[in-house]
Amino acid sequence: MDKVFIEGLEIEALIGIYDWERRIRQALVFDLEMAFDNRVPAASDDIADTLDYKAVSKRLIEYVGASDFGLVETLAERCAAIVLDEFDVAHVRLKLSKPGAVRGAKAVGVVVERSRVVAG
Ligand SMILES: Nc1nc2c(c(=O)[nH]1)N=C([C@H](O)[C@@H](O)CO)CN2
Repeated sequence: MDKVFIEGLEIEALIGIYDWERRIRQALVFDLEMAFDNRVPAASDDIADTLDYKAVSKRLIEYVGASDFGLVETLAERCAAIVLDEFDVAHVRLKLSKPGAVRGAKAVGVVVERSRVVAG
């Protein structure tokens, strides 16, 4: 299956389980791979036929910027659900990195892979 991807999308959010983390905003980095048949927009050359990575990015910027969770797991799950529920995406792989959260590590975080539940 083809993919549309977003790499290194940096968004500041209120996130973390420690007291000091409740008082600041921290930079998070999102990498997404979204299953999409790119043959259709390739044939039409029409943005309306694409999975518009700018539209997905804007939605995540809006959501994450206003979010307030303790765990990166919770935020990653909600973001994956937004992609599946609001865009024409059947499968998403989402990596959420929290740079600088652990001394000595470039980044820590989670990777989730979720598919849209098919009714019936
Ligand atoms: N699996 C997780 N481990 C940890 C998380 C998390 O969200 N998921 N969060 C923290 C703290 O908030 C940390 O980021 C502060 O440095 C610790 N472990």
